[in-house]
Amino acid sequence: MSTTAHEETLGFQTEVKQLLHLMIHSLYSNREIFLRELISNAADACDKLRYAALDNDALYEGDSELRIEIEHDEKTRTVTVRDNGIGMSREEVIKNLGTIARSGTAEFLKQLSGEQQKDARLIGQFGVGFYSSFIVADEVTVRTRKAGGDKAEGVEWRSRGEGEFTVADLEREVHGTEIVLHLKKDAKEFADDFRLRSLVRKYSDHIEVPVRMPKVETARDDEGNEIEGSEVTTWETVNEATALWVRSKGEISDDEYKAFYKHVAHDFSDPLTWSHNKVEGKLEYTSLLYVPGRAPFDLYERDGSRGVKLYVQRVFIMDDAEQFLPLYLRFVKGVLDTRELSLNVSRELLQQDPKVEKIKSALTKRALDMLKKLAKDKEAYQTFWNVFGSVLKEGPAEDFANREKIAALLRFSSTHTDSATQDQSLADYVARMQEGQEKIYYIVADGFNAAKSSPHLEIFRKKGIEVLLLHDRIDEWLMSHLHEFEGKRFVDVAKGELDLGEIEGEDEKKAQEETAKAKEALVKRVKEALGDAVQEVKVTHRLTDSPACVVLPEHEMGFQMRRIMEAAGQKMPEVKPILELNPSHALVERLEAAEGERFGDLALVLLNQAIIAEGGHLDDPAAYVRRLNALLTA
Ligand SMILES: Nc1ncnc2c1ncn2[C@@H]1O[C@H](COP(=O)(O)OP(=O)(O)OP(=O)(O)O)[C@@H](O)[C@H]1O
Repeated sequence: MSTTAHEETLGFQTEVKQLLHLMIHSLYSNREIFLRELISNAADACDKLRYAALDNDALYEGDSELRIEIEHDEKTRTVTVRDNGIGMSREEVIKNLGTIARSGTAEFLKQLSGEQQKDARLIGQFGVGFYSSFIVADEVTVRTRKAGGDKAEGVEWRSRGEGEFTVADLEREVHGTEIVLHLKKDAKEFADDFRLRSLVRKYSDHIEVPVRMPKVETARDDEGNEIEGSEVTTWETVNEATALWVRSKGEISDDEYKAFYKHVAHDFSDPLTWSHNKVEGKLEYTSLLYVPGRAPFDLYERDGSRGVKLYVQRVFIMDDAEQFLPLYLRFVKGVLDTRELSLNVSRELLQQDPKVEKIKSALTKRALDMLKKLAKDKEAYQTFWNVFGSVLKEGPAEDFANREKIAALLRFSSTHTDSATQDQSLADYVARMQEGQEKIYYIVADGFNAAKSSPHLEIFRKKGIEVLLLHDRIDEWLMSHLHEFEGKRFVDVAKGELDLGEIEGEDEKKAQEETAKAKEALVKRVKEALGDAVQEVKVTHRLTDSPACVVLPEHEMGFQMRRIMEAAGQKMPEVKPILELNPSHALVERLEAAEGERFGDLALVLLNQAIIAEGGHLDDPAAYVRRLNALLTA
């Protein structure tokens, strides 16, 4: 008999209310996942008890056979999921089943629109967990008691999922958690033995904890003959109940790998690829790493969850062990099981253990190899790149040792396709390099169009030399850590002297020198007219269609990075551009012919235009407009 007391009714946190509302609508066509979520939680609770009991086996309270039980009753339309795992205290129940503790939740929920399909996708990214019970149930009762506690410390939680829940004290003999779902009328299909069994197999074959369901049979006498009209109930294990990563690769099907991914990653959709490795010898570990097909909602959150599920000799130790993968691979999900660490390892101890560093570099290599393999499938890799490319771009700065490997995995937009899709590899670029071309050229701009139409590209287009068009916020940062690829140096076409090396013939170079000489007087006049606004004025052969462009010295921080730093509140030392003039442009010829104030205005207009074309902001835009209008109406 159980008695309840100390009953209180509390409101769900606003975010939970929003989630419940949206989830019930958007996941209607995917209702069966509630069972996966509940089994997943129950298995985690068993894992946690096994871990806690390593130090104190009294926590088992004499029942160390961890298990999950699922029962149903068609008449009362209920499904019960029960575990003898760690259980929860009253405070834990209120926190875990009344709030969402993950940071970024409020912002995430704002993105939901009420549009069923879109929301279903987004919610899948978020992971709905326990709350998914309300997709199929109109009332949920949770009875739980923390392992090792007193039987008087049990708790009963009840809710109809409509904004509030009730918690009460409960006398509970056994530890662990029991969740009773009172199914909605239209979800009665889930109170069916056959349906439940097939769902259990689908979702939990790979979970090590046995999932049992009652089997009712006619009783037999001592000789094995059926006794008519009598029934016995036995518990039958329905899932395979072996940890997936322990099994050998050859006997695991793709579907099993995919199902396991959904359990570890709390994701609804299939992974793009995975890599399962058992390593013996000096460093012993088994790893099963996955690349998700879409980004989790907290990919860019500082404290977003990342890392692998850590097991030591099959005993679960912790979720999100982030010490085993670098930050730029934070999208990789999976499991690491190793004998190299002790069972009582903690997050703090992990930071000091030199073996952790070794495993981290081995897993990093595995993850990069997995991506290299994935890259063979262009379409799948593009999906990966579109979602995680900008995270991988953090790699060269973070992981010096693997720079070349990461560089080979990068994809860019380029003048070869002139499309914003980043789908060109550096190897592709190198293969297309012209005879005599020694460098890999790129341009960085705030957006794809600004990069594509930059005046700096004119000479490259004319000569048919490919230029990478970089337009992600992180790109200049990336390029400041990438110096060469396959021995070819990277060159920013908007910085320093333009040197096309062997691509330019001797005649061309000679002609350029002659022009420069012929325009010396013009250059001097322009520099005098512009004064401190520029550090230098030159004639250029970069341009074919534009009259002028601005360039920075080779080792100066680029304009894009400066703007990002300034936007982040960093004060940047002022840098004056170099103005380069196209000697064969009509406007420059007109400039040459101008005198006095008109000359000064025209020179300033050319400088201002060059700054605008490069994506920069003018100090005094109104003055520019006035000056331009005066020239247009003169
Ligand atoms: N059967 C259970 N036994 C013990 N604790 C549980 C159980 N089910 C849920 N919990 C607790 O409630 C918390 C919230 O569960 P919920 O399923 O909502 O989220 P989650 O499992 O943390 O993450 P996700 O939403 O990604 O599944 C869990 O982290 C766990 O602490």
